Formats: sequence, C-alpha cells, structure tokens
Amino acid sequence: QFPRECVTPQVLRSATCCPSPTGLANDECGVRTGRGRCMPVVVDWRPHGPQYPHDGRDDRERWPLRFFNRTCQCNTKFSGYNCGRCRYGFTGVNCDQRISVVRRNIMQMSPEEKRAFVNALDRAKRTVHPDLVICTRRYQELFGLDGNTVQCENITVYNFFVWTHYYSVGKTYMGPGQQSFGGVDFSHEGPGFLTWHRFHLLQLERDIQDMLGNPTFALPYWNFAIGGNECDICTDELLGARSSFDMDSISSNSVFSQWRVICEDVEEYEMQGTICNSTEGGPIRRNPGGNVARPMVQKLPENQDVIDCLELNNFDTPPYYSTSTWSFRNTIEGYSTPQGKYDPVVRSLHNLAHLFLNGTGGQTHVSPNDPIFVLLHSFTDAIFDEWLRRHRPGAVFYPKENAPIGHNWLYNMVPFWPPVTNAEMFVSAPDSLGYTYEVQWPTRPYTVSEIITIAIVVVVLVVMVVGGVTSCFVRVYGSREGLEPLLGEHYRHYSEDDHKFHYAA
Ligand SMILES: O=C(O)c1cc2cc(O)c(O)cc2[nH]1
Ligand SMILES: [Cu+2]
Repeated sequence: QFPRECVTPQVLRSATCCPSPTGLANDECGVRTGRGRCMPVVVDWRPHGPQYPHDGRDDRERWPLRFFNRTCQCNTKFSGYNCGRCRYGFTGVNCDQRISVVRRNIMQMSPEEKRAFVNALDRAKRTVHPDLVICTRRYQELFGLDGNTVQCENITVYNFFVWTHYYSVGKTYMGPGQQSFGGVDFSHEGPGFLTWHRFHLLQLERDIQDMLGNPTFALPYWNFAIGGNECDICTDELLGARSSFDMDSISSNSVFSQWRVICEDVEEYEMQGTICNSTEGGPIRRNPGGNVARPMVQKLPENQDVIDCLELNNFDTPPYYSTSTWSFRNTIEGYSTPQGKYDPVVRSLHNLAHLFLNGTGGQTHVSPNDPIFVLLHSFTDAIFDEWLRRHRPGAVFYPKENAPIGHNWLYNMVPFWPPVTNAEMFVSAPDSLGYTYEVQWPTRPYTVSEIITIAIVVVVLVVMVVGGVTSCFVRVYGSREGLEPLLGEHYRHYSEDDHKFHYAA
C-alpha cells in the first residue's frame, strides 16, 4: 500500500510521501524533469451513507490522510508514486506513445499462451513487489515500542493483490474486548465495486508487465456465464483440475496446488485488532458447484443473465448499497435478479460465480488467493466496460455523496497508492486506460411484442410497395388504351361537311 521509501519512522512522521523517480537523487516527484510535484492529498469530504456511523475509528476513513497528507501529483502524461512512469495507455521515454493491450477469453488462447499466463501468475506469487510494502498494524500501533521501527514488510506481487482486497473489506476494530464493526466494505456493496476492482486488476496487470519486462502482457478473462455445474477453466492446463483424492482440493498436477493462502485468520485480526501479514497458511480450497448445503449456488450464471443486466439504464440507485433495485452495479455485483430487482435471497452474476467456487474463492477476506478471482473479475470488468460503451453515461450516473463509506465519486480507493479516486476508473477502458476486451457480446433475442411490431411494419411496407408498383403499372400500361383516343384527337378532326371524322396521315 505504501512505497518502501515512505515507511521509515521519519518519513511517516513527516506525513509526506514524495520520493524521487528512480535514478534521480533529490528530485521529489520528478519536479526538476517536469514530471510532477509534491502536493497536499485531496480527499472526499462529502457525506457518506448511514451504514457506517462512527468517526475517526478507522484508518481507512478519508484515505490516506491517517498516514500521509502530501503525495506526488503527476503531470498529465505521468503517473506512479514518484511520477516515474507513464499514465495508463501510454509508453516511451516521454510517455507520448499510445499503447493498448487486449484482454482475451482464456478458453480461446493457444496452449503456449495458456502456459505463459499460468507461469506469469506463479512467478508473481513468488516475486517480491519491487516498490510497495504492506503495513501490518493500525496507525496507532504502527511504530514499535522504541519509536524507531515501523511494522511494515515486503510482500510478493500476487500476495499484495490478495492483501489489498483483504484490507479493503476488513471490519473496523472497536477496541479490546469489543466486537469489530462489520458495516463497512470499501470495495463491495456500493457503486465503487466496479471502479475498485477495475483498479485492482490494472495494478496487478502492470506489476506483472514490469516483472516480465513485457508491456504487452494482458490479463485474460473467464466467461463464467456458461450455466451448468462444470467449471470449464478448472483443468490442469489452466487453473487446476479437482484433485481425485479430495473434493475440496486442486490436483497435484497443477502449480496452484502448491499455492498457500494469506489472510486466513480473520477471527484473530478482528479480536486482536491486528492486520493480515505476508505469512502463508494452508492450500487453496475449491469445490466448484459442490455446495450441497446451498443448492442455489451449484450452477453458474447463464448467458442471458449478462444480456439482461446490460439493459439496465441506471448505473446505481439509492441507497447505493447491496439493497439497490434497478441498479446495474448491484445487478452485476449479484445482489439482484439479473433483470435488476433486489432480492435478499438471490445471488447472481459476479457473486454467484464466487459462491459457485465453494471454498477460498467464495469468502471476501481471502477470495483473491484463488487465482480464478483474476479471471472472474476481468470478465466482470468487461461487462462494466460494455455497459459504459452502450450507455455513455455522464458523470451524473455515479453518486457524488451518500454512498457507503469509500464509495463516493471522489473517495480515494482504499488502500491504493498513490491515491486514486473512483471517478478516475469510471471511464472507457479502450479510450482512457490502455486496454480492451476481445468479446463477442451476445445480442438479446427479440421479445414477442417486438416481433409483432416488426411484423406489422413489414406488412405495411409490403402493402405500400405492392400498391405503388401496381399503380405505376396501371398508369403505364393500363393508360395506353385510355390515352390513345386523346392522343388520336390531334390526328383526327370532325368535319361538319360530311359529318365524319377525318384522320391525319
Ligand atoms: O456471499 C456473497 O454474495 C459473496 C461472497 C463473495 C466473495 C467475494 O470475494 C466477493 O468479491 C464477493 C462475494 N459475495
Ligand atoms: Cu469478487
């Protein structure tokens, strides 16, 4: 969540995190090379919804002010915690060359591409993040007893991806012996769900590009809307088949059977007021479609569900929560029927895909430990991008205030660094973020009333055309007989002399 340079006691106490771009000494935020400047952090001050009634209890309020109040603000072409890189969609030394990557259906990739993706994930699970570290104590307890140490540590690129998700969903610690407060979620059950997960993926994609030294690397997606109770990507070539010995485990032929999860011990974090660290625990659990206790989540979403949710016109609706009705966001997130009606017992689309996995991937505090999370969210993001393309909403569609805490338009998404707002991710990905999805969106079949309307229009058109042709036909051919006597008038005249018609030659 914070750059390694910024988690020393002195820098934390200064509340200023403005490092120099790598290689340039004493040039905070690249100010001398015109890249950026060290500026006060801007946070959202508008009211949030009633779900979180506390104030000052949680380090994530007005993120990231509890930790830093000055950060790098980069000029348009640059980005990053020290303005050392190009903004999304641009590359080159001067960041003026456009670049775009294509996210594709993992089922349609070649065997080599599939292998390269699996290898990239596995390498990310083992590679220490080059510039970001995690802090594993609340601010109050962040500094060691001597005041000269800070409880922050290294973490691998993939585990960092898991950790940021965990940090965004955790409960608020209310003090020793007290129940933690669960009415918060900085990345789900609100309009920020789509923008938050979009940035989450973008950050992982970038980190993997950097790790591989390959700026064309793109995350693939899993089209989970295939119905039925089979997980088509759960093969040893892709995300791991089911183990033949244990219904809940991944086959030992898959590298993912070797992965170990982090952030398992939520009860401990909630009781002690601690924060998950980079320590790995048990293996990934997964039993696709096997939740016997909950038959509702034994089947994946249907293709029609995607078609239906894309028709919703409102991005989100009051109270901008998991109870919203006719909200595109709440529907794709999966708390409504695919047609948009809120129903507390329903789980659809994104939520259904999570719960279908029935294991690590179905519990919010640990779900990204199962790498299916990446593909599931990449498809969710593809649907979001298609909705943006079809509806071309003005910013007015996204609530500026009264969304649950963390979800207002200008709230800095927790716990990303440098600060990035929901607003910045509410844009067309191909136009502004440097990636596109290769998807064939299914078109909705016509409804009965549409078929009737089309039939009526066709009949009317046919009648008009036939009528028109017939009348022309009659005029051209039928009038020959009618006109001939008239034309003949010029060639004949009536003679009073002999009381006869005389015809001209
Ligand atoms: O119960 C749900 O609806 C549910 C579980 C779950 C897990 C997860 O990681 C999510 O991102 C969402 C989610 N919803
Ligand atoms: Cu999710």
